[in-house]
This record gives sequence, structure tokens and C-alpha cells, in this order.
Amino acid sequence: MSFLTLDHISHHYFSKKSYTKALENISFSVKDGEFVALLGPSGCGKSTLLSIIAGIIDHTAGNIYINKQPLHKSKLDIGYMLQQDYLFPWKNIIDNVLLGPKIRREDSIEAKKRAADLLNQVGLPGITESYPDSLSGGMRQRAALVRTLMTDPKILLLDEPFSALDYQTKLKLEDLVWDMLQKYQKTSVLVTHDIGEAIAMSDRLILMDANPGSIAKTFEVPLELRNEKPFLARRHPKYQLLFDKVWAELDKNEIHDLQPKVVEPSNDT
Ligand SMILES: Nc1ncnc2c1ncn2[C@@H]1O[C@H](COP(=O)(O)OP(=O)(O)OP(=O)(O)O)[C@@H](O)[C@H]1O
Repeated sequence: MSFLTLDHISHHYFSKKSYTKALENISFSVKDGEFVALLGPSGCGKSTLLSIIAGIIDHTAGNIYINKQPLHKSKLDIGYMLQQDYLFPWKNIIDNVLLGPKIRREDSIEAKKRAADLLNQVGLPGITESYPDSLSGGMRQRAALVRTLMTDPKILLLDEPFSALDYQTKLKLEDLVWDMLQKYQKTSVLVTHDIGEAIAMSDRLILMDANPGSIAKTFEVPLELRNEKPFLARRHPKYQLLFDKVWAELDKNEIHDLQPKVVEPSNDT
């Protein structure tokens, strides 16, 4: 059943002198518990789309539904994980991850127990009193994942969360995040430039084209890959087959002009 529905979403950025057609007519659905990856050239509107789903920016046209409710009426929490962890450097880890429950005035003893349990699950036991500056990039992203999960979001938006990490840490974190999202049955949308990451982590890939941002093609990930953790999925023969198909499609789309489509207003506007 569809949990998140985007129905003919368009978005234009306006300035005094021009406007940019960032997204045009984007429609797709994400099922409850499904993991979808958005892939496409720089500037095709992937981050804009995530910001629209998160309710951070208002789209110009179209409708978004979460669990059949219009986005602005939905009371469900949406979690956001970004390339940067945005942990507050002046707060220790436990205070950083307890920020969400504190704002929501949740029971602090219960929240602390949950935080300790989650920190344990992501391999960060005993760092509750540490400050972000004393942790590695991978550890900080693990803490950021716990902070995101603390509010028990029904939908998780992941905007290149591993792109600032070294390769080995990135592979480990892909497995960890995939595990946690499976365990807690989250509906997830991942934005990435990494074809391998998209195939290894998701159930379905949506390939976007630029100028204006639109959907070029959708690929279902074979069940054999979806049932494996990302690291093992990368070693499956069907992984390379799908990689080649996606690569060919992206390559084909490279003929498109990647400069943003800036439309100058005519004299009568
Ligand atoms: N605040 C803004 N004002 C005007 N134009 C914007 C703004 N933010 C993004 N754009 C333009 O909208 C288009 C889509 O940008 P967006 O950042 O969503 O793409 P993206 O696919 O996430 O890019 P990347 O992969 O490089 O992160 C681009 O042409 C960009 O220049």
C-alpha cells in the first residue's frame, strides 16, 4: 500500500530577475516500509524534492500525501539525515540525541533508556558523555542516526548521508543504517550519487533527469539483492547486471545540458 505519494510535483525557484525550473511533473509512490533511492546528475532537483517532502520548502504545483493525508495535515514525523551530522558541538552525545524527545516533552527517564539502547545497537556504548569533536566522522554519523530515530519517524529522508565518509566507514555505515531501517520498518528515501550504494541499499531506484528535474526511468532491485545486507548485495552477480543497466541509462542522459534552466522574464511580465 502506498504510504508516501507524490502527485505531479513541480517546483520553480523565483528571484527578482529569473526563475529556475527545478522540478517538473514528478509523480511516484513509496510503499509502507519500502526503501527508494533517487539518483541523477547534479542539479536535477534531488535535494529540492527531499526538502519538499520534509515540508521545508513549499512546492509550486502538485500534491503530496502521507498515509493518504495531505502533507500539511499529516501529523506523522519525518526524519532527516544529511551529509553533515549537525550535532551541536557544545552538547555531549546524550544531550544531542535527547534533543528531539526534550522538545516534545517526553518522559526523560524512558527517553534516556531508549537512547542508551539505540547507541548500543549502533556500536556506540559508553560515549554518552563525549563531545562530538572527540569522535570520528563515522561515529558522529552513527550518533546522528540515533538522534533521528529517537523521534520514531515513520519516514526517513537520507540526503547523501555517507558521502563525507571514507570508503570503508561508508560501507560499514550502509550496512548499519540498512539493518536499523529494516528492524524498525521505516519507509525511506535516499538521495545519492553512488549507483552502487543505491542498488545495494534500496528496493527501487528512481533515475532523475535534469533541466527540468524529472523522472527518467525506474528500476526494481531484484529480490535476491534486497534480501542481502548492502555489503553482500554488492557481491551478487545480479548487482553488476543492474549496475550496468543504470550506468547505461545515466550515460545516455549525459547528453543533456546540465546547466540550470534559468528563464528570463519577458518584458510583459
Ligand atoms: N535556493 C535556490 N534558489 C534558486 N535555485 C535553486 C535553489 N536551490 C536549488 N536551486 C536550483 O534548483 C536546481 C535543483 O537543485 P538541487 O540542489 O535540488 O539539485 P540536486 O540534484 O540535489 O543537486 P546535487 O546533486 O548537486 O546536490 C538546480 O538548478 C539548482 O541550481
